[in-house]
Amino acid sequence: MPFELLLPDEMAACDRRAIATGPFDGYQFMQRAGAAVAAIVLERFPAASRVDVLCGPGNNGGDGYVVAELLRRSGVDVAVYAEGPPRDGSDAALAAADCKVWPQPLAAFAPSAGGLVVDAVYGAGLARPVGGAARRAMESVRTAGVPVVAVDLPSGVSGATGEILGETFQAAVTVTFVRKKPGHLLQPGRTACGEVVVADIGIGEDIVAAAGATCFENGPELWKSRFPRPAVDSHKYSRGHVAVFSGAASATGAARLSALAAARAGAGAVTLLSPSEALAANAAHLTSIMLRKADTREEALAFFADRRPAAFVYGPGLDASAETGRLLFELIDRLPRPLPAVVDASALTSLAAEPGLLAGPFGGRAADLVITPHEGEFGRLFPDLRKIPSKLERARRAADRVEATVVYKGPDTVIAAPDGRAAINANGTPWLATAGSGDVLSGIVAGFLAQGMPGFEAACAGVWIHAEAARRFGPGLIAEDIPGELPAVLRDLLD
Ligand SMILES: NC(=O)C1=CN([C@@H]2O[C@H](COP(=O)(O)OP(=O)(O)OC[C@H]3O[C@@H](n4cnc5c(N)ncnc54)[C@H](OP(=O)(O)O)[C@@H]3O)[C@@H](O)[C@H]2O)[C@@H](O)CC1
Ligand SMILES: [K+]
Repeated sequence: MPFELLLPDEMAACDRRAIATGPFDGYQFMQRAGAAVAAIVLERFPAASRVDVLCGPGNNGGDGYVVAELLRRSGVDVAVYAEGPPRDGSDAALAAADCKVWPQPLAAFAPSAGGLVVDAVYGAGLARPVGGAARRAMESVRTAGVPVVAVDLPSGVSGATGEILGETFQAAVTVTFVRKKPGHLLQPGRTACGEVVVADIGIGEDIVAAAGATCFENGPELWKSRFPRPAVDSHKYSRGHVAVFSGAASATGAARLSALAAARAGAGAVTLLSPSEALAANAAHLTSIMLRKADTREEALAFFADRRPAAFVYGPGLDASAETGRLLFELIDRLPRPLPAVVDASALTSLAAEPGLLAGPFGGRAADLVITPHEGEFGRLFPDLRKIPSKLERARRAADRVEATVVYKGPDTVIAAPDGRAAINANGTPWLATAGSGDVLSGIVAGFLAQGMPGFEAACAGVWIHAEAARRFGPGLIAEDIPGELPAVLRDLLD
């Protein structure tokens, strides 16, 4: 599978399997890793007056000794500062023995203006918060503003969770090996990494596949094969009909944003179900979107029986009362057939008031349920999961609990499926932090669901495409702009 993100234990399993099957041994992989880092240093920082390589006691430090020796041979003015010697018999000890740059204690390190730091203190083996000389080195480098190239991960960043344990370096470039790790994409790790370069060190695709990774970087390769293309003989309803529930007269915009986005995402028809008091407001702003009065659960159910939409959106612009949650539950319970749905915004808060509604059976009754909480909504829905440090793990637990695809929004949106798959999104842009952009996302996902995409793929595609549209628009973006950017993004995907 493409775009796998390897957890540290999956990476270690790849490493062991690769060494066992040959032809390279552990020290040769280390030499290849160090060579990849040295090449980046020479390419990106040719004018650095000197390079200080900071080496920890494990194999991350081993990579550092390889880098130092290669830079020395290239004529670079290089120094090594070590936090203790490598363990006897380790690959790192071999690398230290082959390095002709005499190590000084890490405590003696001070950054030099015009220089570069190579951070090879801790990588995948980070085991506890960083302290002592390593922490002081991080603080002095930060203050001096000297650029840093990190080996595998900036020391202090957890590869599994993206958390910073104690302190870290702010890297300009992070060179990792074989595949990215979740910590390269989850915040705050992602920011600390700077640019991430993945180096091939000769661990084969078959070995990566055998690791059985279930977490991926979100991107078209993950869902393109399930992406809807209208058939030549499509008609508007066969392309998928989306229903969107509108809020009251004073809160109709959110549902209209969602409806327009569903249509732009390719749904053949979109109907707004509106309370009668909001019909005039909605009618004044709609052209291709259909409008239907639905004041009661019975009227909504009659619409579902009669017009048979393929998916619906429930949440944008609704109020957050417990009644909103109960209505959704009764609707899902009494639908003529299970339907894919996106539940968002206030509806999520309303469900938090009655957690029982969101327990397993709720998801089980929807064909493909996608919920899209941001941090605050997630915390209200799953208060007991808040203490889990990994956003990836929190999303996975939530998806398992509600038997739904969870889109856990933020600058590092995580999409988790109830079958254990997860994706981390990395093409977001700060311009997306604008009112109504979540309503647009719900509509896009529903548009894909209505065209037959499964929940996880529809959610991943929706998140990536939504961010891509916002990125292309750039400064000044408001939610209304996103649907209009979708055709260009879709055209590039379908070409
Ligand atoms: N996998 C691969 O394919 C390849 C991997 N390669 C490289 O190996 C790296 C992983 O090496 P690794 O397993 O030796 O772990 P590493 O990050 O050096 O740290 C372990 C040491 O640090 C110590 N320590 C930890 N935290 C600490 C703290 N806060 N404060 C103080 N000490 C702390 C810890 O001490 P201990 O917990 O044992 O007391 C132990 O001594 C990986 O990131 C990559 O760069 C490449 O060579 C190519 C192929
Ligand atoms: K490091």
